[in-house]
Amino acid sequence: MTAVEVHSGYKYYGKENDPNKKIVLNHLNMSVTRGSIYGLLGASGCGKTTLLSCIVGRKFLNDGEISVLGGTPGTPGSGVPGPRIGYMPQEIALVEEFSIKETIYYFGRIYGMSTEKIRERYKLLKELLELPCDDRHVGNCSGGQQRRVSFAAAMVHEPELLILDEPTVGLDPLLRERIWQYLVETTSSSKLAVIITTHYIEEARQASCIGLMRNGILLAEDSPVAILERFNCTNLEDAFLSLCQKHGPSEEADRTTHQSHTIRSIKSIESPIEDVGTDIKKSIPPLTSATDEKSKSLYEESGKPITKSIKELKKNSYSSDLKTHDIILRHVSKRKSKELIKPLLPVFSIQFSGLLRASQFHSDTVFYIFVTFHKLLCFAYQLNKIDRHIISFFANVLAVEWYFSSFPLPLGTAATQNDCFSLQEYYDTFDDAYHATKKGKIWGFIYFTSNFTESLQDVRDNVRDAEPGSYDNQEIKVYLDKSDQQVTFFLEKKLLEAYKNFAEYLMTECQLPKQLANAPINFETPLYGTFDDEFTNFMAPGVIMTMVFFLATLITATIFITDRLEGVWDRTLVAGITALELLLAHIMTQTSIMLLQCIEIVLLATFVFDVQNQGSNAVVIGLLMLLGFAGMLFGLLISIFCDAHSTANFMATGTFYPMIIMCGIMWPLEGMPRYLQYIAYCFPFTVPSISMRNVLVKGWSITDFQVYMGYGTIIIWIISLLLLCLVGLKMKK
Ligand SMILES: Nc1ncnc2c1ncn2[C@@H]1O[C@H](COP(=O)(O)OP(=O)(O)OP(=O)(O)O)[C@@H](O)[C@H]1O
Repeated sequence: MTAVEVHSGYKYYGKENDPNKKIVLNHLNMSVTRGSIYGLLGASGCGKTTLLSCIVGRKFLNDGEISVLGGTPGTPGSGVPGPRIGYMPQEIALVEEFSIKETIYYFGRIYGMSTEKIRERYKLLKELLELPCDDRHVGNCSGGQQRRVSFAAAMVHEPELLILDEPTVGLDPLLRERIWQYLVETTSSSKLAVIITTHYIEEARQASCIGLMRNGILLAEDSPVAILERFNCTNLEDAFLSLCQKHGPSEEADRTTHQSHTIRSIKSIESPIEDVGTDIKKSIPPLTSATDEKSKSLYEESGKPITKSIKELKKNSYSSDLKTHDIILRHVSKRKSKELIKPLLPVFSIQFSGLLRASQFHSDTVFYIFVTFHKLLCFAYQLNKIDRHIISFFANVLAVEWYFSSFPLPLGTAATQNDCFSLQEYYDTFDDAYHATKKGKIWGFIYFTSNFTESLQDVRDNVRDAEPGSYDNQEIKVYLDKSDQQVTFFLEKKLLEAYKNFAEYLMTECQLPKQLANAPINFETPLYGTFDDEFTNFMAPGVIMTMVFFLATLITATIFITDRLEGVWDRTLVAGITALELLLAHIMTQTSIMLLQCIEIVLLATFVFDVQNQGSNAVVIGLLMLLGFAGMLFGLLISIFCDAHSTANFMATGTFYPMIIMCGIMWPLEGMPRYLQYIAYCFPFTVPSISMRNVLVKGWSITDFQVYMGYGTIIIWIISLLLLCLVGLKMKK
């Protein structure tokens, strides 16, 4: 009974009409019977993995037919992909963050096994494959150990067809032998069919049938004994070598001749020697692409095939393959942990800033928003460099705050500890203070001339008859480093307020109307907001929305790209989970995380950053959740079009900056040229930020136009992103 039957399988990569398209399966025929092991041998790049992908239903033939366990893979009711097959791909394709036990249980559950059955199988496989301890994370296992876990995951459910793509790479010979022994015993006592590819040609001697593959065709398909007899060889490597020599030297030969004499099993090649010309007989067979050039030059030197040397070259090539493989594994796992940490940085930073505020500092909240924002920028790149700036920024700001806290005006009763907004530092001379500002140690200084008080008194008492120079000397001179607009704006405001308090106090003491001290402009009670409104309240909606959107984007893009690159996505699909189920699982997990994040952000903003919400928390959380969902879809879109993390990062960062700069929190929309305003309004969090500000500051409800417009904008974005994802998925299919 046949388990797998391939009839005239034809598959290429590239466009149909492209003359340079890569033909990988070239009208290949193959037959695997139940209760047997089929060893698929061939040089690197000959099409083995592609053939296996077609068998498990992850890729489709362009022409020809495949039947697996009585059905066509990928068709409804065939059970393939699904639990009827066990698939161990060439790459490890396991979630590195899972422990070994979790990995086996994960696959067991996907295959619908009971916990008891999984436990039983896990025990058996653990002994057979000498797996490390249960709770060791896959990412912390060596390359060989990871392969064994991968092998166990493919066999846990006792499938009808087991497909193993190079399962024995990196394993010690004793363990390899045990695995083969297990496969031989299991296949002889059950209907299990095994297709196994290997670079160790000799180990395939234990297979029931061997298929020798080259350039997309099967040169031979028979039992190992029959192959050895036919070629009069003592080992399979020599048999393969002879067969390749007979078949031809290059891919081109295969391409041009396949219609006439390929796709036949060795049984149908009556006289293989006669089939090929003399010049082809002389030529050197490409065993692996890595050894090809070396083999050829060896041949050219001596004028005859040098089997022994080729074997040595092959050996070297395998060991270098292994090293490269291990390096790639290490690199991937190292990179992954970094990638996963990155999206969490803004959350850490916001919490860290909050903790600082709660524990040590009493500075104005605006500084913490700056710090968080700076850290958000760090997240994009160059963490260390910007961090240094933040530290110096902090030191300087606090220095100024201290200074102003003891600002030597008779603030009297108006001065309380809460009015402190600077660090105090005295300088003996004007030059010292000037240089400290020049060097960036302080944000500015206040200079009082030596006869300040006398001059002030002189001006007030004598008015027109005051001494020359008194008017100049009675001024409080402020020298500021205005390179940071926000800091100096804040300092100027506080300084003027301090003077106003002083002047009003003076007028009151002199029993004069307070108004005399003020400029004849009076700002009445604001309709919304307060006089003391901090920059935080303005920035908060935009900053929070940016974070929610891009956290969701980065997490989604990272997870999907990592899963795809590491083969976890493909492997899970082969196990019978559909792409839609995988997407839904991600959406459900991510939505729960987002809900927690949104609640955390609202709590932090309220209790740590003192952001007052005059409206409904539910409306705010609703807006944030929808925005997070849009971010998630944007991440999905990025992962569809980007094959690597680096390109995904470029794409995310490239979109992040225009959006954040133009959403109105840094550059007021009213200050933009008209055409830029229109563009800015189209961005996903410009209108929603305005909506959220209206809820927070004005207490407007969802029925207000300027609130539900925020919802409307996000919903339009969600629909558009969803459509783009569907189009992208269709294009990539
Ligand atoms: N998605 C793809 N697009 C274009 N070419 C591809 C793609 N996948 C594989 N190929 C090419 O098809 C050929 C066969 O690849 P395949 O992975 O099937 O070989 P293989 O025999 O499994 O090699 P190895 O033993 O090294 O894994 C190779 O030349 C490869 O470069």
